[in-house]
Formats: sequence, structure tokens, C-alpha cells
Amino acid sequence: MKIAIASDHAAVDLKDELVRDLQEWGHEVMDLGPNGIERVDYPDYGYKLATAVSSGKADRGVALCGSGIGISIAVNRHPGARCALVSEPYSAALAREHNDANVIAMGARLTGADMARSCLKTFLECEFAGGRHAGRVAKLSEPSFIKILQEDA
Ligand SMILES: O=C(CO)[C@H](O)[C@H](O)[C@H](O)COP(=O)(O)O
Repeated sequence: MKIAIASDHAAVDLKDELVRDLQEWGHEVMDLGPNGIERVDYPDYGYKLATAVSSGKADRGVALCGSGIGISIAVNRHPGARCALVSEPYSAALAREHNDANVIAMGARLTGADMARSCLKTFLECEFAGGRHAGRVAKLSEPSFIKILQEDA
């Protein structure tokens, strides 16, 4: 698969480690940065990642920051992204099977490299179950649903 990955400064080391894992597992990796530990803003990298996945340039995305919270919020602002913040493999499996998540988010300051690797492997191996979940996932990007949210805001 083609996997896009991005982080902020807090998760560069984890990003680099997961890039190596992804390559070892045979995936094509789009590393969207950053390349150093200089402070950057997670919305910038979350937006880049969401665009890569939504446009079809990448099949799946990996979003990393200190807690995973900021970058997952940023990615989910993009209408084509379904980003799941996880810290253990069962949630990573459910994110694929029930939610058809196309981006996994993790927090480098909270989740160790071995656990992150295990979550990522599960996320990439699991498939969307469809069935009763399909209509729910479709609703997330239905124009009428988005319109209701905007009107209620
Ligand atoms: O976790 C994050 C956002 O949810 C970020 O990665 C940052 O770590 C967090 O905002 C703290 O910022 P800092 O500049 O690293 O102190």
C-alpha cells in the first residue's frame, strides 16, 4: 500500500521509526515531514496528510503528535478523512472494521514505539466489515448531514 505519514516536532522520532517499519513491511511511504525537531504546528502537517489521503495519492495515513489529539482533530477537519486516535491494537482493528478509518493517529509522548508499531500493523491488516456499518460511515460524508451540523452550529 501507499502510506502517507506526518507528525509534529513531538513525534519525529516515532515517525522515523514507523517509516522504517512500513518500508520493511513492503509499503511505499510518503513522508510528509517534518524532518527535524524544530517546533512546528500540527494543523499544518495534519492538513497535508488529510489531503494526501483524500486525494487518493495515499491509501492510508499515519498522523502523529505529542498526544495524538491535536493532529487527529486537524485531520478530521478534512471531509474526506476518517482519523482514529488509538493507543492499543483492538481500537486500531475497530477503527478499520467499523469506521473504515483511513488515518490512524497516535501520541508519541503517551504510546511507546512497540505499541505504536503493533497498532499500525493491525490498522493496515484489518479491513472494513461493511454491512450495518456502511450506512453509518456513508452518513459521515453525506452533504445533508454536514448541512445539518453547520445549521445547528
Ligand atoms: O500533542 C500535541 C497536540 O495535541 C502536540 O504534539 C504538542 O506536543 C503539544 O501541543 C505541546 O506543544 P509543545 O510545543 O511541544 O510544548
